[in-house]
Amino acid sequence: MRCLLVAGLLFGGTLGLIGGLLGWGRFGGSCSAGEAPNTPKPLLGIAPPSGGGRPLFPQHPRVPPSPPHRQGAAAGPFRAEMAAAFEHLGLDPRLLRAVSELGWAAPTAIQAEAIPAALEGRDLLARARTGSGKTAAYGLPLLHRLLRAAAPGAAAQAVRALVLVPSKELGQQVVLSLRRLAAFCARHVRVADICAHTDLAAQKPVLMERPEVVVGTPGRVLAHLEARSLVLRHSLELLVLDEADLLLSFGFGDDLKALLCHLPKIYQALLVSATFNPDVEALKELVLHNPVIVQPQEPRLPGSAQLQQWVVRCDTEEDKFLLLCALLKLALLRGRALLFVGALARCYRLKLFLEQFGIAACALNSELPARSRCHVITQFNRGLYDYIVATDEEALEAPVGQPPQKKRKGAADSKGKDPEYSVARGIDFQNVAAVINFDVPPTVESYIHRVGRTARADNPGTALTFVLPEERDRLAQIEDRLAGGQGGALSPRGGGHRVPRDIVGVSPRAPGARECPQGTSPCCVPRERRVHAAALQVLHGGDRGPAVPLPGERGRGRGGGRGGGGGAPSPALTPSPPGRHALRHQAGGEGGSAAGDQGGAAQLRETQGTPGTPRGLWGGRRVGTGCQEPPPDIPSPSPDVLRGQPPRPARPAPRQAAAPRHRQASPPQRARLPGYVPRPTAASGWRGGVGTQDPKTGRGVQGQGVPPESASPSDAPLHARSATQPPQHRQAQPEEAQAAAAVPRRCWPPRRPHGECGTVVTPPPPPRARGVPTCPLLFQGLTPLFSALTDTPQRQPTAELQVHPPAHQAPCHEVLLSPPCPPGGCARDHRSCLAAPLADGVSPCRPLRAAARNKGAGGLCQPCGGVLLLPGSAVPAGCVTVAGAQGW
Ligand SMILES: Nc1ncnc2c1ncn2[C@@H]1O[C@H](COP(=O)(O)OP(=O)(O)OP(=O)(O)O)[C@@H](O)[C@H]1O
Repeated sequence: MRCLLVAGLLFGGTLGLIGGLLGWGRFGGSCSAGEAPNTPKPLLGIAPPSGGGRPLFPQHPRVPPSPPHRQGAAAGPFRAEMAAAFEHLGLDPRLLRAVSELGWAAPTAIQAEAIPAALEGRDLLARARTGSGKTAAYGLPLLHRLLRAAAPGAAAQAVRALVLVPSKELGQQVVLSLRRLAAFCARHVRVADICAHTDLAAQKPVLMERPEVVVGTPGRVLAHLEARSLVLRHSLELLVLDEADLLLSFGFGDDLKALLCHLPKIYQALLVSATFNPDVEALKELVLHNPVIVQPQEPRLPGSAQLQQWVVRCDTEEDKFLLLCALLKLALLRGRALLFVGALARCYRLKLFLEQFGIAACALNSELPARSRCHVITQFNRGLYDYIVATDEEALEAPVGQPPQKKRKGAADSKGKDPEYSVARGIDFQNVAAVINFDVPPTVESYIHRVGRTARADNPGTALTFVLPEERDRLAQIEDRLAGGQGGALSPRGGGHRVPRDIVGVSPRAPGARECPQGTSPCCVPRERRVHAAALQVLHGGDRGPAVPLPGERGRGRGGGRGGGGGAPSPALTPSPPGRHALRHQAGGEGGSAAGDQGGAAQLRETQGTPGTPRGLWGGRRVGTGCQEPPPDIPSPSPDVLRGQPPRPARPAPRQAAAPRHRQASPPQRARLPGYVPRPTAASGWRGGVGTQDPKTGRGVQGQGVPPESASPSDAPLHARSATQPPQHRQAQPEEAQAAAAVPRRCWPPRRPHGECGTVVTPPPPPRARGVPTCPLLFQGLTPLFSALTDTPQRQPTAELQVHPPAHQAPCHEVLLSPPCPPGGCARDHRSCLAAPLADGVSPCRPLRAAARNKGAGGLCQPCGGVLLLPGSAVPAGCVTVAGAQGW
């Protein structure tokens, strides 16, 4: 027996020696320049099966040999049963403690299957849907392995695990995740991030400390290996390839090949991805040896209980913009959202559009420097922004049905784009309530990865896809592939996955759209044209000033006013100012502007009907009541209610025909007067920051940001002046007066008789502006969507939405209301804010204070963000009007 043992040892040793001399695979093959490592070579002279050509990616034979190939289907239920809790996975107690600190009750499906397999030391190919916890699926066994070996007597400090990621953002996130998991063993396992932006020399000290784990992109890791600031040949135990399919499509193939030359012969490799494609197959051949394939039987996207998917058909490009604006302004989409667009230019366009309506968003795209991108992600995750407008990474931009184009490293640099950019892939944006595909994604993978930014782990989420007629084919292909093109496991039947088929539309030809009888509905015409003009202003730019910030916002930026430049296009409206300009803009360089006033004047000019102005925006699409009178039971927050007092009997309203104190030129007329100096608007009084115009130089002066409480009477905005002065009537032009006499005006609150409704004469439209052929019902088809989003029972929305241009005066029948209350009530909703007592003067609700001071002119509700306007007060730019908002 002993002889046999000795003989065996001798034979093995000889084989090893021979293997070493001949350079056979695991027996000591070395990687000379130009030769790929670990080229599969025959043991004892057996010829390689191929025809002699080296594979593009050489295989990597390693020991110990893996047990039989195991598909998730077979292993899944067993594993899941065994690992009902993390405690059953056999992880280090320090890791379990970290997991429990993170609040993770149980492993996800991929974790339950992958962790035990990885702990056994096997190579692993893991695929699971987005947001399913893949980072911990490889991170926990990685840390466990390092901790086990870090016991007393273990090898000297060295880099023992390498995690390769395709992008810098993802690298930063992986480092963060690993550090969180290693929170209770940070002294034993240090994680270094070498993805980032600094030059090699700056990272050398980090690597000289020999952290146990290094996270980097293949290009950066290779650079360090070649510079000998990182040595892995003798110490590496574990190699992880995260978002594996992207590693090759990002052009890292050559880097990976070269990098493998610097690795030892034996190490464990884990390859992780949410989607599999030929690139993953190539990588599998390259780095995995007889791997266990873990692929939990679950749909590619969370089920409909967790993820609501909606497709909204839009007829025009403008519909997309305006629908989005309404969704966000009315908080129909609650929480934070990622907005994906198809092109870089659209990224800025949408961001600037939203800013015009007071919705702060930041842009994220491959043109931004890596540092800025990481910063944006960090800021978003800290809650500083609610909306990110992002583009896909380039590799995903190939149309459906065509293989994604590979990025060539360096090639994109010349265009200022970073080839290592990925937002839709792998980034764990925190608490994303919704993903909006503003443009239909190019591929099904892109759809999955975009939508995968929400409904992560066990959180709920919503995905909205806006689709134009010309995008429907592409969407249909995506739906087909989601529905089952990828095998039964992904089909709706297989995993309860519902493809996005809840299709609603904003089409004016939606069922229920009604003809607006010509000339019989004075309410429609001015409104439609106003909103139409507002949309045109923002979407197409032109003779307008930059955005006026919303109530509650301080003056944004240090840029000073841009007054006097009313005729110049605002940079904020420039359709596509990417790069540094946009960065500056994002950084807050907007000045207050007097031009906004002039923009408002121009606005009003346009609203009064420019012949030939194209129609087709959402103006005039009305909800519920269409062109009818508003319902009689609209709640009417009277000034008394605002003050928290019981309502008083209604006073007789000022008579229509009462002479105005001074004749006042209409805004368009004023704008044409020589030496006209626009006054700060009501909006400026509310939140400051709106510029005025220097009468001498004609140049803009930065807004002072005076809150309404502190504004002096002379500087008081329109709504404030109404507190101390009788209302100023704008004298109607002759033709307007004629039209006004002919048409009964509608009032708000509606219970008041017509013609007695407050202080502002709403000019009826000039005759030529009438005659809008159709008055479709806005959002008619969106009832189910709204109901689902607001978690209210389905009902016909009874609100009419408008997004207002700057410096627009509220007609008497309009009122701005707050966003809807979350389900189950909200302590800080607008209505309860209105009802809060004013006694101590510290009411959280500004409208109460403002209303009290201004005798009911209205104001902003700070806690809930709602805005209330009473008849005659000025509408801040970008506010959404909800007239007849029953129950909202
Ligand atoms: N067992 C768990 N229980 C609860 N939450 C978890 C669990 N594991 C991970 N998470 C959380 O789920 C989120 C998504 O995790 P992770 O980023 O690892 O997903 P992913 O599968 O890598 O997604 P992607 O494919 O987009 O990269 C993270 O916020 C993470 O904290």
